[in-house]
Amino acid sequence: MSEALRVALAGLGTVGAGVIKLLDENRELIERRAGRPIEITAVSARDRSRDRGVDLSPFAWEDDSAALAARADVDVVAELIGGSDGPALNLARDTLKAGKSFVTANKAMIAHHGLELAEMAEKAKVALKYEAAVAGGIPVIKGLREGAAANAITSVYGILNGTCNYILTEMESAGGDFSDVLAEAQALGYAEADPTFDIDGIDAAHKLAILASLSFGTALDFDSVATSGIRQVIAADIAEARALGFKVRLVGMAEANGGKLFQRVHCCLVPRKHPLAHVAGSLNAIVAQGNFVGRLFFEGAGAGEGPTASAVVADLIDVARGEYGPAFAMPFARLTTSDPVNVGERRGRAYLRFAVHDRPGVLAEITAAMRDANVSIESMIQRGGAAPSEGSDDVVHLIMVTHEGPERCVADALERLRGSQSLAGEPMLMHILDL
Ligand SMILES: NC(=O)C1=CN([C@@H]2O[C@H](COP(=O)(O)OP(=O)(O)OC[C@H]3O[C@@H](n4cnc5c(N)ncnc54)[C@H](O)[C@@H]3O)[C@@H](O)[C@H]2O)C=CC1
Ligand SMILES: N[C@@H](CC=O)C(=O)O
Ligand code: NA
Repeated sequence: MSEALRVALAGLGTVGAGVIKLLDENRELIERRAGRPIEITAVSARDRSRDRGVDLSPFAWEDDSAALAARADVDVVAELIGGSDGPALNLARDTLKAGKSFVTANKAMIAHHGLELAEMAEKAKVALKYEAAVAGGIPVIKGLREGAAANAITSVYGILNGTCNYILTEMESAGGDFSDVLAEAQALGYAEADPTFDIDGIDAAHKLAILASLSFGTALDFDSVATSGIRQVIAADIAEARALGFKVRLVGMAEANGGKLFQRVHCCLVPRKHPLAHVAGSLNAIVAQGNFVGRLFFEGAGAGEGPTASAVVADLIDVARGEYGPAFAMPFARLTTSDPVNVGERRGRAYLRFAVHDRPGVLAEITAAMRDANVSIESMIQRGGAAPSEGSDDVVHLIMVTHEGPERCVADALERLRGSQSLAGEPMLMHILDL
């Protein structure tokens, strides 16, 4: 029998415990597929005594995860701690410096430090793998880096955060309260240690920056992702979207055009017939447009113990087979840089919700701002009885859908209304997905 691939696991939470269970349950199958056994030899986590539903007794224990990289009985480290810096990053650097392969589920770290780590891995001729970091169990990293490698990819977009999608679809179907549904997503193991990363769109932005780099062969550029989340979505938006023939989804979208890069994570209205509208619960889905293959659609579980462990172990199987290709779309030195696109010139339709005081002249003021900013309104509805949180009981909602036009015009209209006494709250803007 060939020698086993000896794995150290750093982090034994949702994902780490899942990896132990999967390697145990599918042991024989994995050995046949990898061509040799994959064995965990050492583990590290914050609390040794916690019951995780797995037996840790066969493994050496390290209180300090930093010790894993140097162990003689470790060939590859799987980092399942999380956090863009700190112990996870130190462990990545130490592992690659030690000439060992590194597998991670950590999108925050890859989005911020992926290039440095990819260069280190290339120099050391070892693997840097992160399939679990984007869209959990969906093999989208492999799909884009390998399966679609022959194509020029012009756009990549999708639902990249399971927690947000779970919250939005629960609000849609059961009408649950935001914080209760978030607590459910946390209990199911979907949310990040700090769930603001999920609900403010940052986690999706980490994943989008990685997908954009892989798709376009550009250097990672997390800082230029325009990011917002789902905090401002209220039940009324979901109901209005439904009435208009849409679903509300948090969509990450990247496009490359003429050396310019567009990256945005934003709540969108997705037409009911679009495949993304049917992606429910913690599922994720990614659409990529290639110049020869056409439209690719990847869908599956984006979060949770089993699906994420599936992706981590797939990476370990690759390492066991000696598949050490470049971490991104191409060797590190070949990645290009590109400037962010001028978003204002993008064209599209928008959904706007204004909470306004139901008084004479209010409608005129809002439509005048639209006119002055050159925004053409396709449809408009006034609904009484806005949420009590929006102030006095004279507050109503004005819902508008604009005709297609440059995004800068809608931004200009909202700027003109900033501070208006007619408004009872911040306006809500969602772009309408037209891809
Ligand atoms: N939960 C999910 O559905 C998914 C998680 N991920 C990523 O996987 C990683 C792990 O996520 P979860 O398992 O959900 O987190 P978790 O919070 O359940 O587990 C984190 C583990 O790391 C350990 N840890 C913390 N600091 C440590 C240190 N200094 N040294 C050693 N261990 C330490 C904790 O004790 C815990 O066992 C994160 O990067 C996350 O973004 C990726 C895809 C899906
Ligand atoms: N918190 C993330 C976990 C997977 O990446 C999510 O909700 O998608
Ligand atoms: Na994945």
